[in-house]
Amino acid sequence: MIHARGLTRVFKLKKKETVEAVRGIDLDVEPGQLVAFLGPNGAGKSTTLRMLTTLLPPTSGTATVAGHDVARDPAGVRSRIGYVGQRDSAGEDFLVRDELVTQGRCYGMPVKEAAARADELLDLLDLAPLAKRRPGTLSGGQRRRLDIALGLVHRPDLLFLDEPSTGLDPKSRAEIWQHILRLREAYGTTLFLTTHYLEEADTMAERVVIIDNGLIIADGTSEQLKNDLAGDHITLTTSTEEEARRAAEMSGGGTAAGTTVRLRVANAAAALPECLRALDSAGIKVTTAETTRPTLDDVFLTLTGRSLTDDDISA
Ligand SMILES: Nc1ncnc2c1ncn2[C@@H]1O[C@H](COP(=O)(O)OP(=O)(O)OP(=O)(O)O)[C@@H](O)[C@H]1O
Repeated sequence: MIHARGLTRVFKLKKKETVEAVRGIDLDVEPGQLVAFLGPNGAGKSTTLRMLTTLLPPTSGTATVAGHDVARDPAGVRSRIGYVGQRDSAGEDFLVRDELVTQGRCYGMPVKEAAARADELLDLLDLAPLAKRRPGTLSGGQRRRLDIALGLVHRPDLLFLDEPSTGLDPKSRAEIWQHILRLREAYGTTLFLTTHYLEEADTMAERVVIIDNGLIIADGTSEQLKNDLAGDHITLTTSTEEEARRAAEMSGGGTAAGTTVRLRVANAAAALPECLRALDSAGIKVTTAETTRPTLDDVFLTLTGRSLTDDDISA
């Protein structure tokens, strides 16, 4: 569904200055996949999305999206993809249903077909009771659902969503995700989205692609990335700071802060009993012990030494 090779984008600034926003991306996304695209501010996510959706020509490299080349056949790409950007897509002049009908007409549908498609989407996204409202009177979550409906009017095979749940309250976020998952189940739509919320990418996406500094630095299922790149953690507290320092030294690579020791291991649940026995034999008194699975932020930290949340990640 997406096949990109060596995709780059350089922006020219004043006085021969340039910004290499995307520095050579290879990416293959198969039909029906749900991919979350993550990275810190300025990593190159929007630039990549804009190139894949034909809003911006690449400086070099190639990309085929939904069977069409982005440079040679941008109209072909646009006819097969939907794009839900961060800003509201609907205007204020029409009622909700009319917005959808007008969108269908813009795609060349006859009036009857556009009206039928609008009603289908109102049902799919639970917007039917709001059909006669103006977009400006909708809540944030309802407005997001309308944006998604507008992106789906022409039955795209592939939908790009730029931060679909950002700015919504937890209940509306959960609802948006329900709709995204329903869409995939009902129509097999391929979904490529950026999200601000690492835990959403972790639990909802079957594949996570992380970009940093214009390059893809990790690509896999969330579990693969966490197992391969971050590992589990054991967190212990000891009676004294001296004991914590010794425990961290014994583990080789652990860190101590006050009386808390943090160790990275492949399988924390299996390693914990042996770890406690070894510390006990060394005369170190452990007062509490807990195991934790890594997060996607731990993956990024391992890869780059920085936290994705440090600079308010907006994937
Ligand atoms: N039109 C432009 N002109 C010059 N530089 C640009 C332009 N658009 C983006 N950039 C630069 O390219 C780099 C990548 O930007 P991009 O918007 O793709 O990042 P992002 O990962 O989407 O960031 P954010 O999460 O903050 O939206 C940044 O350094 C940005 O300043």
